Amino acid sequence: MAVRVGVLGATGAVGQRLIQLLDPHPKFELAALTASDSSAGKTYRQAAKWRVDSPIPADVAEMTVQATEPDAIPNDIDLLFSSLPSSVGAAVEPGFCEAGYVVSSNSSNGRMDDDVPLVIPEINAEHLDLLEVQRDERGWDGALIKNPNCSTITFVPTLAALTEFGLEKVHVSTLQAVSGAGYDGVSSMEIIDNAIPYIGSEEDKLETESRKLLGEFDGASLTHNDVAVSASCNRIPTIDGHLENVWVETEAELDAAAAAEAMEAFPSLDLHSSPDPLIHVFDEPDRPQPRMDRTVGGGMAIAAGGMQETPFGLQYNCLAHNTIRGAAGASVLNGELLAENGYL
Ligand SMILES: NC(=O)C1=CN([C@@H]2O[C@H](COP(=O)(O)OP(=O)(O)OC[C@H]3O[C@@H](n4cnc5c(N)ncnc54)[C@H](OP(=O)(O)O)[C@@H]3O)[C@@H](O)[C@H]2O)C=CC1
Ligand SMILES: N[C@@H](CC(=O)OP(=O)(O)O)C(=O)O
Repeated sequence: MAVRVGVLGATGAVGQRLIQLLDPHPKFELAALTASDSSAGKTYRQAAKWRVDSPIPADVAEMTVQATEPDAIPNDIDLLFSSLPSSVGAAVEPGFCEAGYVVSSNSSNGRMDDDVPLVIPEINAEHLDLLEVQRDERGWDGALIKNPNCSTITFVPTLAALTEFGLEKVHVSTLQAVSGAGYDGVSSMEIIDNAIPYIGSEEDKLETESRKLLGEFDGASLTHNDVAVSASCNRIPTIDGHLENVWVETEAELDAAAAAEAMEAFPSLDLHSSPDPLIHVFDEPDRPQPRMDRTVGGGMAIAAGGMQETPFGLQYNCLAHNTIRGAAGASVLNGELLAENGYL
């Protein structure tokens, strides 16, 4: 039987990507869309300025957008995806969970809370059981799970593949696409012929979320990984696809061939949105590149390449599609994990 799903913040950039992924999904049936009060009551076609690179699905276009309140949506919804601004997510997501809804959220609020699982299913699916702790502590019938920031999602799978060598220090420098800031986030006059070496709060997210994702859950609490992570974040004039340069220092000796082999061999999962391979390793030294490689694995794979030994450890480059693997696709994959593990 299909899982009935809804999208909170359905008219936004990530909301539109969610609809693009959910409409053809074999297990999820789209049954509710919400947005701000100014969109509520309109058809989705009227409310959303559709900007995704495929036509607006005809059945979705005629759905009525609801207010983002638990009472406004049908109570037989099994799973909600949230792509609200983080301040709005912080205000409304707990109310949905209290009302019994399971929420797979892409918004940054609450990601670092001790009882909120922050999950990339191929990396730390076992953290999902933090939901038992969350339900005990918060008394919710529903549940809240988060996916990480788009730049965190890009490099953490490559680190996970290298943990067997003993991670000690990681330096990551990002080249982030403008879509990460939202459609109106960076003006053309700011970004054309330019690069901006600052993205508010982003460096802290990469440094803290990565350590939570690579942490150990013992059934009661989560210990964050003690690897030292230092990030430097930059906005560049690409549309989609975050490219990152990573330096990793390890306890055990790590050469370029061993790193490439470990990444290529890192397993994916038997879930609809998990690509096989999870990490696509390029031999060509000038890959991955955003325009050419952001759609590997349907936008859900991580592309990596350029491994080389340096005085600062092993260096490589990695890339992911920031609004698919980095946002909407990440939430959908977490929804598939919740369904697989009996949380719906
Ligand atoms: N853009 C990206 O690539 C990425 C974004 N994110 C995160 O995902 C979230 C969504 O981002 P994005 O899609 O770009 O944002 P947008 O601004 O494009 O969309 C925001 C959505 O939230 C709705 N909304 C805004 N205010 C309210 C409110 N007060 N009550 C209810 N609904 C409201 C909007 O509805 P309406 O149309 O009616 O205003 C819209 O549907 C953010 O937390 C962002 O940080 C994360 C990773 C990548
Ligand atoms: N800050 C990211 C996108 C984003 O919204 O991240 P978060 O999900 O952590 O709010 C970028 O600019 O590319």
